Amino acid sequence: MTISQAAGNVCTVSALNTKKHQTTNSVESEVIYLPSTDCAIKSQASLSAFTSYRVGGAADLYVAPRNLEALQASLKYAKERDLKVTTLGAGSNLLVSDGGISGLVIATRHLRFSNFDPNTGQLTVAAGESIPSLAWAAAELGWQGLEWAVGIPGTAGGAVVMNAGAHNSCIADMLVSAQVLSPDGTLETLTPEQLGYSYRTSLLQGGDRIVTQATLQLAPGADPAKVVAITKEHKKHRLSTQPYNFPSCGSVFRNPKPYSAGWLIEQTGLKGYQIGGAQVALLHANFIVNRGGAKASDIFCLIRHIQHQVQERWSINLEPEVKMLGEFQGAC
Ligand SMILES: Cc1cc2nc3c(=O)[nH]c(=O)nc-3n(C[C@H](O)[C@H](O)[C@H](O)COP(=O)(O)OP(=O)(O)OC[C@H]3O[C@@H](n4cnc5c(N)ncnc54)[C@H](O)[C@@H]3O)c2cc1C
Ligand SMILES: NC(=O)C1=CN([C@@H]2O[C@H](COP(=O)(O)OP(=O)(O)OC[C@H]3O[C@@H](n4cnc5c(N)ncnc54)[C@H](OP(=O)(O)O)[C@@H]3O)[C@@H](O)[C@H]2O)C=CC1
Ligand SMILES: C=C(O[C@H]1[C@H](O)[C@@H](CO)O[C@H](OP(=O)(O)OP(=O)(O)OC[C@H]2O[C@@H](n3ccc(=O)[nH]c3=O)[C@H](O)[C@@H]2O)[C@@H]1NC(C)=O)C(=O)O
Repeated sequence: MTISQAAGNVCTVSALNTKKHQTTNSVESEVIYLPSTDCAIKSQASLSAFTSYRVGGAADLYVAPRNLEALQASLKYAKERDLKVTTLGAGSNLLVSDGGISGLVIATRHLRFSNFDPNTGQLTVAAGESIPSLAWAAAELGWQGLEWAVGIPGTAGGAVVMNAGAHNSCIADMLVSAQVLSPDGTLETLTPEQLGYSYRTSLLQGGDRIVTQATLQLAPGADPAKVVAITKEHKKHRLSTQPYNFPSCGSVFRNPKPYSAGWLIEQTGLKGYQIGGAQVALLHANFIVNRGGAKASDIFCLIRHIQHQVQERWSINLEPEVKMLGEFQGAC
């Protein structure tokens, strides 16, 4: 079964359709439907609710397709209107500017489907499935391999693009293949070699292909209690070393090996340093947390301040892991 066959909400509306919606401030906004589907294209859709930082402006246009056909229709809609497309997973590694994003934002989190195949030990998932939920589900089945992924609040698609990892494991280690959709509507199945993986990097980053599905090789047959216990240990370790009590994007910078960014930032004396509502976390200096009311520009300026200070002190350039979307020029 594929995501197309698995989608419960099959899009059925056959013609371009518009409806008037009353918004809370009594301004009428128009909802357009993606042609041949029942997927609403929202205009000026606030993205702060869709990013873990809880900051950022609106998408000019936003759509969240529930199946492959609707995703393909979204791309076609953008192509016909020459709109820039931005793909959004769970938004857990994103900093969206206060001015928002132009063009069409396509959210993949409603692409849902998962299949644990006991014959092969392979887990095939649609791009929108939650990585931590899969980690817990695999553990409860006694399937080893995803214990490390607990606590990473992203989607499968985002994990494939970012090469998400922790505890010396990462997606690239277990990826069998990823299905990707190109702007012209072509679907391809790619191997990890074709995706050019390295630490927190893949060839999909910064590109225009959308991950629709991934297959991971896991190892079934272990004692579920043991796999759950290891998964719980990883979660416990995270909660004691990383700040989960405030919105963040996880690690802001890649580790400039052999150093760790957190150590460098702490040694530069920046723990607790704050710009507006954005603060270098007290528990882990490679996390910037939104202490409440932060603007995207606060976070952006804090990122630039950290880079500048670490460069001055250590002559090391910290590369952001977080993806910045929208316009930040003149923010600081
Ligand atoms: C508390 C916390 C802890 C974290 N811990 C870790 C950790 O231990 N290890 C780790 O690696 N990361 C960690 N992260 C970062 C983040 O969760 C991962 O990078 C995650 O893989 C991002 O997935 P996402 O679905 O949220 O992607 P998003 O943040 O939505 O997007 C990330 C990038 O991928 C692109 N993208 C997303 N989905 C698709 C798709 N289907 N097709 C094409 N492009 C797509 C986006 O355009 C963007 O460029 C943490 C984040 C938080 C908030
Ligand atoms: N700081 C930030 O910016 C952000 C932090 N987060 C945090 O990230 C964390 C991710 O945690 P994580 O545990 O990986 O995933 P979640 O807590 O998100 O849980 C994911 C799924 O796994 C299930 N689950 C959770 N714990 C267990 C368990 N002990 N046994 C079996 N199933 C379980 C949940 O079931 P059920 O629903 O039944 O509990 C849920 O379906 C959460 O604490 C979340 O609050 C998330 C986004 C942003
Ligand atoms: C959270 C992320 O991934 C995390 C992942 O969860 C953890 C666990 O495996 O390992 C990496 O963190 P990390 O390298 O900071 O791991 P930690 O073990 O917390 O710290 C490394 C070293 O830095 C030191 N450290 C860390 C934070 C700090 O404020 N001060 C400090 O001195 C620690 O004492 C340790 O000696 C990933 N980060 C990167 C950039 O690779 C993410 O990518 O978003």
